[in-house]
Amino acid sequence: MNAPSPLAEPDAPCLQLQDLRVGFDGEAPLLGRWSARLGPGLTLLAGDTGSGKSTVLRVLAGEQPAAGGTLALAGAALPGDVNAWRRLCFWVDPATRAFHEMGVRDCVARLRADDPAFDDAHWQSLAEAFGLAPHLDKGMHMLSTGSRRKVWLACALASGRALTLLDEPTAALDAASIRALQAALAALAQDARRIVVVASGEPWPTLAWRQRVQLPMA
Ligand SMILES: Nc1ncnc2c1ncn2[C@@H]1O[C@H](COP(=O)(O)OP(=O)(O)OP(=O)(O)O)[C@@H](O)[C@H]1O
Repeated sequence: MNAPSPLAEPDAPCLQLQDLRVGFDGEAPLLGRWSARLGPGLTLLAGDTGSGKSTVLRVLAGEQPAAGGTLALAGAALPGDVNAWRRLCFWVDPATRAFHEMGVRDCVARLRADDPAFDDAHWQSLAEAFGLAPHLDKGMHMLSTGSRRKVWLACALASGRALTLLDEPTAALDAASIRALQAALAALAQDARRIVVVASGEPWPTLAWRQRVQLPMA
């Protein structure tokens, strides 16, 4: 299924990748010389386990330097001011323990800080759909892995940042939450203000992907 191009909007963001290379020293490249313009809507980063999806997301998030090439988005660039770049991105490493010592509400406040277009009402409805209501006054360390992931997933979906990066978003989610996630992603596919890159080993056949990128891409 193909969505109409939200790139036609005058202020639509565009992530420009020029000869992007991703990999680790002494190992075969995971991504060799990728040049692309990613516009608003959904991009699927597909590939088997170990193909490099998480590593590419970390590079797009400005959390890991590329092995070569450049990235540009909304006046920011990499290599360049990495803090300016990160302000444009919503990214949470699924393996992070950074929020364990916080309460759920403090975690949400942290994730939505410096995000003026964050949609509070959307976050509330996602938190409801994800079954988070009974957990909002708990500490993050008290939540199951799936519930912890739902907290930042709801923040990611409600974010107003130009670039949202989701790593295996269905991992550890129950069936009802996966349905809510799919509905939220279907809405984002039509959002002209946001570029959403999803790394996943699943095909997601019902969503309107604007672009599918298969890894490894040498
Ligand atoms: N710090 C590192 N140093 C060297 N190699 C690494 C490092 N981190 C990851 N790798 C290797 O890079 C490759 C890609 O890993 P990555 O986690 O990006 O894959 P993935 O597609 O996200 O896998 P999965 O679907 O299992 O999460 C793997 O072979 C992994 O062992």
